[in-house]
This record gives sequence, structure tokens and C-alpha cells, in this order.
Amino acid sequence: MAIDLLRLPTDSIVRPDKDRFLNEENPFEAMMSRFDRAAELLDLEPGIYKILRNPEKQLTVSVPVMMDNGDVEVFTGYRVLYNTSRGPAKGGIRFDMNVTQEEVKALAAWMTWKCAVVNLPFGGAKGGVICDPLMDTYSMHVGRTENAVVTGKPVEMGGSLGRREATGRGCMLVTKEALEHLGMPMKGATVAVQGFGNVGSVAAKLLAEQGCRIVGISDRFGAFHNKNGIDVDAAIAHVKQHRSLEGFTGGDAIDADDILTLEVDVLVPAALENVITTKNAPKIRAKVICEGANGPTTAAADPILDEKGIFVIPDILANAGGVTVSYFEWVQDRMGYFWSEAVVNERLGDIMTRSFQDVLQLSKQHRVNMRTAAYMVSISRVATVHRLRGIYA
Ligand SMILES: NC(=O)C1=CN([C@@H]2O[C@H](COP(=O)(O)OP(=O)(O)OC[C@H]3O[C@@H](n4cnc5c(N)ncnc54)[C@H](OP(=O)(O)O)[C@@H]3O)[C@@H](O)[C@H]2O)C=CC1
Ligand SMILES: O=C(O)CCC(=O)C(=O)O
Repeated sequence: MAIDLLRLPTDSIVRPDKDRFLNEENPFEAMMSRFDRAAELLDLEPGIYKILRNPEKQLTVSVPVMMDNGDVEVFTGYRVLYNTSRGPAKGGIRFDMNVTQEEVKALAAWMTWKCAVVNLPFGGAKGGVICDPLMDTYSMHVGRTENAVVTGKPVEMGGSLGRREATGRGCMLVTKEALEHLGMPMKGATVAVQGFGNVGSVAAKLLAEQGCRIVGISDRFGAFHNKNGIDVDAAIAHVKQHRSLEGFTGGDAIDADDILTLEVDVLVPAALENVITTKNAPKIRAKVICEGANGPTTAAADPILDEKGIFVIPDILANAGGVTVSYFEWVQDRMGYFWSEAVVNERLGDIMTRSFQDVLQLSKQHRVNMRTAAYMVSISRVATVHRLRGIYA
């Protein structure tokens, strides 16, 4: 569709100031600095560059909720549609007291690059609600069953087998590829995992099943080290019973921050953003970092990890298993035909392995790290669609 563009004098354009001080904590700026580097290497044309630097749509909502005690509270929520050129904008909703619009914008952009790096026919979006997720109830009224619209549903309601494990499984699969590439055996490889929720606990379990030795795990209430290997099933059972790792006896308690600097082959940050920074990056001793969380490494820390020769599997690739199986869920709902877990896992394996190899090949070709290569793969796929559809479509 052709669009008449508003005509303005050229001097009315405000250009991003690339020399402006980069706030290490701002996830959108971190995303942008990586985007800029990849866009430069791709020699992206200025029109598409400017379009892809901005979200398509941003919405702020105030949601009134009647609380248990009868009081009405109003919660602020954000929805950002970053880019829809490759398909419907995909991305979950984060419920947290610390949600900000900048964070949701970054997460929506990451969803765009994530879907593109694994070649899903989706654009990227994200939502966030400022609230305490321990709260009791969220309800959603859609009037009728639309099971292809929401993903991550219970299997009984049109969810996909394998979705719960998908992100951790994807982390295991790309770690396997990375170790093979680096000539490091999987069997006996030592691993530390920060965060023991959906992503971290499954990644730990599946890596252990592949022969890795999980020597460190942590959550918000405890960090534990055991050089002989932690019994991951026992840790999962402990969390199931006590709701956290607090009191776990299968390892020595260590300082929370020390989980990131253990001497291990593989570090899996699978908790939250901005945990690897310029402050602790010099102390990191892992050979491989598999970014299970979104945005665990600040952009300013990237060059420090590069200099130390650490092989980083970037978040948009490493944790893309989740959205990939959400895509499978959408496909199955649309077909009304559901796959076995073995089929889901096999197809996830194909996509994760192929995507890792696509990124690795580009990283060798351009002599750049895996993060820059992953952004280059994604941006070029999104840019191609803009070119084919007319850049303003
Ligand atoms: N689930 C998914 O499919 C996907 C998740 N991600 C990303 O992965 C990350 C983890 O998500 P997910 O596993 O689903 O979330 P969960 O809420 O299931 O787990 C988060 C884990 O991190 C722990 N944690 C929180 N703060 C800290 C801290 N300061 N130090 C150590 N551990 C901490 C939590 O501990 P506690 O329980 O004690 O609070 C919990 O064990 C997020 O960045 C998310 O965006 C990315 C792609 C898909
Ligand atoms: O399953 C989904 O689509 C959500 C995945 C997601 O939010 C993420 O990858 O960060």
C-alpha cells in the first residue's frame, strides 16, 4: 500500500546522537547500540534504518481492578508493537513492579529480532503491567474461545506439548552446538545457572541429561555450589515443595553474585536483565555464556566479554525456543491438529540447530561475535520484507 508521506523541510529532522552517554542500565539503548552496529555492517539504507529504530505503535493503559478487599486499584500497563512486517506481532506480557515503558520497548524489539533469527512468520511485541505478580487474580474476558490468539495455554485448552520446557530445551540445544563448534565435550562440561524458574531449571535438567555437570544454581533466595555436581531433580523437588531454593542442602551456599563468576565451562544467566555489566564482566570465568534471560548482558559489557574470548550465545537466539513452540502452538490451533511431544521437540531441534548455524556462518564470514551476527541475520530478514512490500508498508 502506497502512503503519501508528510513533507517536511530536511532541517526539521532530529537525528539520534550516537555520542550521547549510553545508560548501561537502559535496555532499549542497549538494544539500539547492538542494532546500530549490525545495521552499519549490513549497510542498511537510511529509510529502513530509521523505520526499524522505532516501534510501530505504543499504548499505555490504566486498568481498574476490584481488589479482594473491595478497593479499586488502577494498574498501568504498556503494549508495544515493534514491527509487524513479517507477520502478527508476538510477545508475552510481563507482570512486575519494576516494569517500565523503555523495558517493554526493548523487549518488543528483541521479540522482533528473535522471531526473525529463527525465521518465524511473526513480528515482535511485548506488554508489561506494573503490579506485584503475587497478586491473586488476572481475568481476561474475550467473549468466545479464540485459542489461536493466546499462546502458552494449558494443553487441555489448545496449548502445545513441550511449550513449558521449550525455552530451556532451546538453551540446551544451542549450548550443545556451541560446545561442538568450540571442540569442547558436552560430557563433563561444568555449568552454572542463574535463575531456577521455567528457563533455568529446565535448562539445568536437560544439560545434566546430556552429561554436563551442574555445579552452580541460584534463585532470588539462594545460590549454591557443588563441584561434584548438583542433583538437579532434587533441586527442582525442593523448589516445588518450598517455592524457592532457600534451605537447599545439595550444595554449599555462596554469595548471590558469585554464581556469575564461578569457574565453569558454561554460564546460563536465566533470571533477569542487566546482570552482566562492566563491573563484573572482567571477573567472569565461563568459556561460553548461553543467555537464557532477555537482555542479561549490558551492551557496555559486550566488548569486555569479547576481549576475554568468551563465546556468547545471544538472548535473541539462545532463548528463542519458547517463542518457537508458541508458534507451533498457533500452527496447531489453526489446524486443529495436535502433534506429539516428540514431534514438537524434533521440529524445535531442527529450528534451533539451523538458526545457530545460520548465525555462526555469518559470524565467521564477517568476523563478528555471535550477537552482532544474530542481529545481522534478523535485521536483514526484516529489512528484506520492507523492501519487498515497499519500505513504508
Ligand atoms: N519462560 C519463557 O518461555 C521465556 C523466558 N525468557 C526470559 O527468561 C528469563 C527467566 O524467565 P522464566 O524462567 O520464565 O521466569 P521465572 O519467573 O519462571 O524464573 C525466574 C527465576 O529467576 C530468579 N531470579 C529472580 N531474580 C533473581 C536474582 N536477582 N538472582 C537470582 N535469581 C533471580 C527467580 O527466583 P525466585 O523464584 O526466587 O523469584 C526464578 O528462579 C526472563 O528474562 C524471561 O524474560 C525468555 C524467553 C522465553
Ligand atoms: O511464547 C511467547 O511467545 C513469548 C516468548 C517471550 O515472551 C520471549 O521470548 O521473551
